[in-house]
Amino acid sequence: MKSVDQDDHCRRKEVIGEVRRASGTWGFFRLVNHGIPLTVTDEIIKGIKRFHEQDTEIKKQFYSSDPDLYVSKYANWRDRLESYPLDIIVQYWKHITKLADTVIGLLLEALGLEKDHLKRIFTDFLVLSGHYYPACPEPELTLGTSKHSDPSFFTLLLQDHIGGLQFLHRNQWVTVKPISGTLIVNIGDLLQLINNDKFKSAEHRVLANRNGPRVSVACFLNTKSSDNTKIYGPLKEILSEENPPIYKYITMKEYIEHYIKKGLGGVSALDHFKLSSN
Ligand SMILES: O=C(O)CCC(=O)C(=O)O
Ligand SMILES: [Fe+2]
Repeated sequence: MKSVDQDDHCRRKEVIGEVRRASGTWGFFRLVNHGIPLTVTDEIIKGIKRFHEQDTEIKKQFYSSDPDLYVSKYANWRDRLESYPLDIIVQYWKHITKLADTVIGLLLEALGLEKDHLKRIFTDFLVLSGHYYPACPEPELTLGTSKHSDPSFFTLLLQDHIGGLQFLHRNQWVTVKPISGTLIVNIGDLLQLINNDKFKSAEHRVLANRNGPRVSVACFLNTKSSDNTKIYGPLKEILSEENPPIYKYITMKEYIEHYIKKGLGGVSALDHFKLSSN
């Protein structure tokens, strides 16, 4: 994707076309001219790397248990943290909240929905998660991150130069080449649910790697946790006789509980909420 913030109407149409095609076919697209300076993307990656390479004694105060660890069959070869005590996070955050807003607009336009929908659907709540994948001596025996789709509306993902991120496309794993400073936007389950499968969430995974460490930063656009009782389902305005609802209307609480119980790997958590599954 090229510049998305130009005022040029024709160019915007072109960009929306690209977003629509990529979101409907691949479930993800790359953002090139997103406005976040290279110094900021480089510094956040370096900052997260430094944080994880500190002494265990210092890191201990940030330990908590990962809900997936006791559910999934395999433990992921990575560490993750959601709140880093780093100044660079504050800077990155300012850029990413602005960018998330731009991406919401693009995705809604690509879906043919009015921008007014924005406030109603996206009670936006961004969560930043930083990942550190240590070099793995036997990468063929495990994964950095098991196959999954994100439970978010969408995710803004920044990765360093090591690589290993793969998306499932027509039953084949496709590697996303790391390109410095670019961001990947991947469609999450919640967006798939509300647009009734027009854009599908992207199944992805991260390979474990002998060359490491690898660092990535994911910003998930979720619903507000206080919105746990709000009902989400296929939007009425996109449904028709030819496009009947595929999913039940559910709360995020129900969805997240099922997502965690199911664990990473295996089938999509959304399948459980298909109307035909009953
Ligand atoms: O590390 C990555 O590149 C991807 C991580 C990821 O998919 C996730 O945390 O949901
Ligand atoms: Fe993910």
